[in-house]
Amino acid sequence: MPAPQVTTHANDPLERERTHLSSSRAALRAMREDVEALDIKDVTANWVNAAVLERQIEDRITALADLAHTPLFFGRLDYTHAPGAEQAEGAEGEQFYIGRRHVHDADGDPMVIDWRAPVSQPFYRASKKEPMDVRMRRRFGYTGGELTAYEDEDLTDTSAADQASKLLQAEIERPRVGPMRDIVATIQPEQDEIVRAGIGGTVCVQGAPGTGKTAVGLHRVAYLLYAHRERLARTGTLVIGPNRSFLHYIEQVLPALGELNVAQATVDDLVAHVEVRGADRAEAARIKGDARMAEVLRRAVRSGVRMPEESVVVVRGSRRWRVPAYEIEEIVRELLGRDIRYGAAREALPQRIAHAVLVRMEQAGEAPDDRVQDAVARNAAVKAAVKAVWPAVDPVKLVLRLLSDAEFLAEHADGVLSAEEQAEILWAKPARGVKSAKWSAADAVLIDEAADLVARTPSLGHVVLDEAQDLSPMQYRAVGRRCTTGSATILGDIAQGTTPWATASWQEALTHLGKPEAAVEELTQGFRVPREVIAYASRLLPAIAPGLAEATSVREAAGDFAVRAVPGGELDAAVVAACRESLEREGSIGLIAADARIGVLGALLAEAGLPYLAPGEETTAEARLTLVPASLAKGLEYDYVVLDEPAAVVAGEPDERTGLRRLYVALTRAVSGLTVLHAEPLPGQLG
Ligand SMILES: Nc1ncnc2c1ncn2[C@@H]1O[C@H](COP(=O)(O)OP(=O)(O)OP(=O)(O)O)[C@@H](O)[C@H]1O
Repeated sequence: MPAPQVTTHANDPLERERTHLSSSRAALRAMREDVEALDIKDVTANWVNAAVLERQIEDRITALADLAHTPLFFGRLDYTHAPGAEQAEGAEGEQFYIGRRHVHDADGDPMVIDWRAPVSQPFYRASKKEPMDVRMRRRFGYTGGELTAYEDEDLTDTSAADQASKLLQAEIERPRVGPMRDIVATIQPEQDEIVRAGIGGTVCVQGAPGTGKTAVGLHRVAYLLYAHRERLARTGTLVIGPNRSFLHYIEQVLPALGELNVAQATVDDLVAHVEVRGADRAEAARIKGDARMAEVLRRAVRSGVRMPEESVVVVRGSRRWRVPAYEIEEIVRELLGRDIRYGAAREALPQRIAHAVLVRMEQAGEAPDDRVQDAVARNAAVKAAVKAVWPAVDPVKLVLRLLSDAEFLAEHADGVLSAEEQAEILWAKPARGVKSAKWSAADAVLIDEAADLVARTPSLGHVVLDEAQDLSPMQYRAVGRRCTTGSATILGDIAQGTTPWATASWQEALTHLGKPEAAVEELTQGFRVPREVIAYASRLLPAIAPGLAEATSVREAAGDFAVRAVPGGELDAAVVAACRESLEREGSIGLIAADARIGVLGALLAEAGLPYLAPGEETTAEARLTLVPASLAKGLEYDYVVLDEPAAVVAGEPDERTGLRRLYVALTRAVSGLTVLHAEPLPGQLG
């Protein structure tokens, strides 16, 4: 007979769930110990294989770690019938615990199901209207790793409407500290549709600030890696973000979901053919980023091709074989007409000339084989002919010449760029060499395009592009050629476009990307910004993105919101005081200011004895204040934001629309509260 107390526990549902949690943890530990005990010495004698295997085992051990503060499961589904079973009478219902990873017991029976598995899907999608054969959905609440609460939804009870979940609400409203977290426990139905969209298609998501675009993109990668692990292990996945700070901010999410092998890069990283040390004027950068540059480059790359003037004479032993110029010309014209890379054609040319020689040998009664053809192709006379008619192209040198040599540029930009546009992109002082040239970020993209014209850029299996609205057409092309044979997830918000070349429509962007058929989805439910704050920021929408819908806010907490005018001489002191005030609250604080104000504000904070971080540096319980230049605020969020002088943020950009968009980004970073401080008048659109 069990002791009475134990009986009580066994009847207490919360206690039963806790028991399941501790046995799942024990099972996970056993799974990890099994992997740790693997001895690969007997499996493979080859050290390369051994190293690969060892790495896989290490990854697996890391993936099986039991993280104290991430609950092993966060939900439970009670099916009406066993999934897959005929929905016939008598088919028994089953219970599944939904968590971050799969955990099974010693017999191989599942204790926790991976959130990405098909059986888990109803956890995110089932509703009373469409229960997906689920009788009950249970959500679990945790406090510091302890299971402390649960909440049930009876999906069969159609008498009452779907109810908002308190645990879900609490999770959404939890204060933010440290880097971005995963949202597996609370993915919303419209987000889940994007997360689980098939790998074959490219998806583009337009979403107002805080609607979860970044979160959705990262969970989609995790989902795709689960559903197509082998394919993507072969072809690779890549997440592209706007800058380093942003990448630092998001870099923990995928490892927390057990995915360790996803590369992250900025667009600049992708095209790092040269060291970028220069900057373009806005207009020059806009022209260099224009898709017409692709045509200029295409012409320039092929411009060295010359029709042969002399025949090629190959001497083999006592015999001489002559291929006349007109025949080589035919080959060259045919290669020019074909849709192959410049470099591939250059490799094909000697073989084609050699083939012409072989035909003559055969006509003369010889019986040459493939080896003879290879030898002829490597013959000095053939090599010299190839060099003369189809010279090698170095993409870096080619772009250097285009930007330095007015005549060369004019020749290839004729009819494509106007004379003024050509003058705009030419370097005032021609560079002396590849090393000394002051390459700009846009130049590196041109080099990447040229490099791809010469040799095909390898394509990945899936690419996620975040803050996509800011890319130039040429940058879209650079990203697009990295997923020609794969698919992409494109995330962005037209209203947050802050480059002079920011895209005006997703259709246009997708065309440059090479995926014009992609579906465009819109997310409008905001998870970050409090209602009053998003309403205030949205006053800018008619000026910065007419036609875009204002985001709603799912946050119930009203949030703190204040706009304070202060006399000119008192702004600095007011900003420091507002930071101090915010630091009395829980969570992270961001002081956002025009880039030009950062130096002054940094000194002020130091003087006031307030330690602060740079964006992307991890906030901790001790260091919670980040000083954020407006240009780096995109994609980031803080519990409390103090926004310094909006007029200066607007004035920091080359034109008003870009300035207002930058301000819109700055105004939409707050999770719990925003204090706007200004000495100058606020932009009229906010009035
Ligand atoms: N379903 C969800 N449950 C809980 N939190 C969520 C959910 N979706 C998004 N969030 C949270 O809302 C915040 C904003 O999400 P995210 O940064 O992905 O938005 P975004 O659309 O990329 O914003 P921005 O346009 O500003 O870059 C994050 O803290 C994210 O974790």
